[in-house]
Amino acid sequence: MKAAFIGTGSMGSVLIEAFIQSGALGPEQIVASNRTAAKAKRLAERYPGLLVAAGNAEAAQGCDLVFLCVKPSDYKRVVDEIKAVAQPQQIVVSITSPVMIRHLEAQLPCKVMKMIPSITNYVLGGATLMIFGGRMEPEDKELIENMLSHISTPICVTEEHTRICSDLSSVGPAFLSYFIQRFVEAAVDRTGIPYETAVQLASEMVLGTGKLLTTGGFNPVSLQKRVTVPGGITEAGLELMSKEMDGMFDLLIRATHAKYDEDVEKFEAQFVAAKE
Ligand SMILES: NC(=O)C1=CN([C@@H]2O[C@H](COP(=O)(O)OP(=O)(O)OC[C@H]3O[C@@H](n4cnc5c(N)ncnc54)[C@H](OP(=O)(O)O)[C@@H]3O)[C@@H](O)[C@H]2O)C=CC1
Ligand SMILES: O=C(O)[C@@H]1CCC=N1
Repeated sequence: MKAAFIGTGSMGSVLIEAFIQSGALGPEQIVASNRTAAKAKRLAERYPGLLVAAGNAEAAQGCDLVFLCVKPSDYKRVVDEIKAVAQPQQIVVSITSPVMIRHLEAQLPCKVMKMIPSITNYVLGGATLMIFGGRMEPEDKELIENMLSHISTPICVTEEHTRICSDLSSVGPAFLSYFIQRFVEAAVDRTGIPYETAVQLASEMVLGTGKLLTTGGFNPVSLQKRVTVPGGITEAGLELMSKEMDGMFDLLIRATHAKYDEDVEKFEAQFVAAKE
């Protein structure tokens, strides 16, 4: 099997490295292309056998899987370039939420799906979202799920829920890191504890909490209950958070969805209106 990665920026390179590190793909199974070629060349230096193509069409040609790892605003150019070499048996995997499967299917003869990764895949953890298009056969879905299970827990979602699932899975690491940053800064400012100690404690806490919530038999509510001593310290903190953060997450989801709607509109104006 051969896989092309078009776009080797942040997520393209995370995926390539994770697939190689996990053994899902060998470097010799990968062809990469990137607008700034030096980025793809760095990967080839690090992973001998990985091929750098001169352009996107050269990368896609003859590959079983073609991962599109560019931003929505760059899709038009990439799709125009690979169209001439695209074949019905190829699986095109788009990693961005605002680009709809139906729009790619309208332009390419290939099987199409969306796969939304997460930075957590870099350490072979977290989830990947799978949204399959109508041309994907059961054996294609099995192949993808098997590949993704090397780097993550693959989870099937509907296209309608891609944004919210991506908020939780892919944007979540940034939100949670912001929470940790503010918690740590307050701890350092108020008590003088060394910054590094505070970060280490908070990070180990997140790792352990993740394990409790995934394999430890807890859910968010039961875990709070287990930690909270009635009338104790946790209860005092949770009461304050409940009051101060009331409505905050609803606003957060509204903000990410407003930006998403804007991106969908921009993409459709540029990509769809020009072609359909
Ligand atoms: N960052 C994350 O955690 C996640 C990101 N995503 C999605 O992934 C997509 C990419 O994000 P990210 O990797 O962070 O972005 P980056 O900007 O880091 O990477 C995009 C890459 O695409 C390359 N590129 C642009 N145009 C072309 C072209 N015509 N041909 C070849 N390569 C091209 C860029 O090249 P150049 O070097 O010239 O800039 C760049 O390396 C986004 O839509 C994002 O929403 C999804 C899940 C998680
Ligand atoms: O910030 C972004 O737009 C992307 C989407 C998922 C993670 N990062």
